[in-house]
Amino acid sequence: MEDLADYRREIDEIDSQLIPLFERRMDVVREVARFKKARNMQVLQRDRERVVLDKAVARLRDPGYAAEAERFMNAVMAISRAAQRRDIGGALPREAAPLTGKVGYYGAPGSFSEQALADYFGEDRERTACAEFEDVFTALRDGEIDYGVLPIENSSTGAITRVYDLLGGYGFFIVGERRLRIHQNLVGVAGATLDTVRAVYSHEQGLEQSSRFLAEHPGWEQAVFHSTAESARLVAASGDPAKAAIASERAAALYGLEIIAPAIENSRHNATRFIVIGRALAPAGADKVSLAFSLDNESGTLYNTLRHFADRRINLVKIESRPIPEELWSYRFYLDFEGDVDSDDVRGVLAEISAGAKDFRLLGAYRSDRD
Ligand SMILES: O=C(O)C(=O)C[C@]1(C(=O)O)C=C[C@@H](O)C=C1
Repeated sequence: MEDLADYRREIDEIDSQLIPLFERRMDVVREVARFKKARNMQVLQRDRERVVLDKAVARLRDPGYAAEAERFMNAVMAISRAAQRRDIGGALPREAAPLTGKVGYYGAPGSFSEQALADYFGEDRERTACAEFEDVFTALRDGEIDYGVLPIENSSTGAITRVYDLLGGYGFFIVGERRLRIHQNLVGVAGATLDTVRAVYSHEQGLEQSSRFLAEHPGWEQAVFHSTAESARLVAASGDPAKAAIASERAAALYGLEIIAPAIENSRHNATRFIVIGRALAPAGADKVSLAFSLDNESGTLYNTLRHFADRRINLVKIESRPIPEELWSYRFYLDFEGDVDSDDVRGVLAEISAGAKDFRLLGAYRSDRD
């Protein structure tokens, strides 16, 4: 067996080739930053990164190193992106102010998302309903809408995890948020009462947020439907006093339904936070930043990421973790924190996190909606 010193000499020799190559690569990466800055392009180029990873794996002599080669190139590209962000500085692609154009929202006319849209953009804004969460994302991708409005978290039931997963998957930005007090109501056709109702339709959020009221009526069938507004529409179309929906007052009025029981939500403080998504970052003036990343499943990686916020006295307001289905027991973290994306501290923290994490993405910078 060779001596440890011999192995280390060999590693030194390899590194003596690796580091000059790394330096050459970084020089080119910084040229690319100039190119991107001139064309207002995003730093992260997900498709290109996939190509780089595939090529790295294809070049291996021993395919047993595929996962390690991917991690190695992921780390290299994270370092490239951090350097490019430093170089590009404030030149992130931004929306023009004010936010004009057509807006898509989750649900149907009368949904809480439509209410949030009307609050944010005004009642007169041209809008289109999207039946499923993902429909908002695909409409934005296909240029059918300029912005989308969806719920992201409820004060009683927590994160709307599907929306987090879609945000992670599509490359869009959060450009704004709206918080709404949510009153759920049991609504039905004229003549429907607590005694005639046999089945209650709503989005699972509507049912969940009203679970205590529903528990008082154990004989009722609970049917999960697309959205609270779609449920109201269904009940109105049925004309059946045995069917009721859990929906907003706005939806009841729109579909000509009566309120059988008002404000049936479990918590007096029931509120939902909605996000406005767009294809580029919001105009300047944001005071809240959202980002996403994943980490190696090793001791201290989360601590080493979060400590940058404490070191810079930045207030972290929310953290959510979601499983990455392709990687067993791996998680993507979603963070919201207070700060101006153009400030030195926020730029610094973004550079520190993107250098240490995998799949780093700036999800948005926007004006927070405070109570
Ligand atoms: O190809 C680019 O756009 C680059 O900036 C280079 C590079 C890389 O390091 O290979 C860096 C960041 C991008 O997300 C993709 C690839």
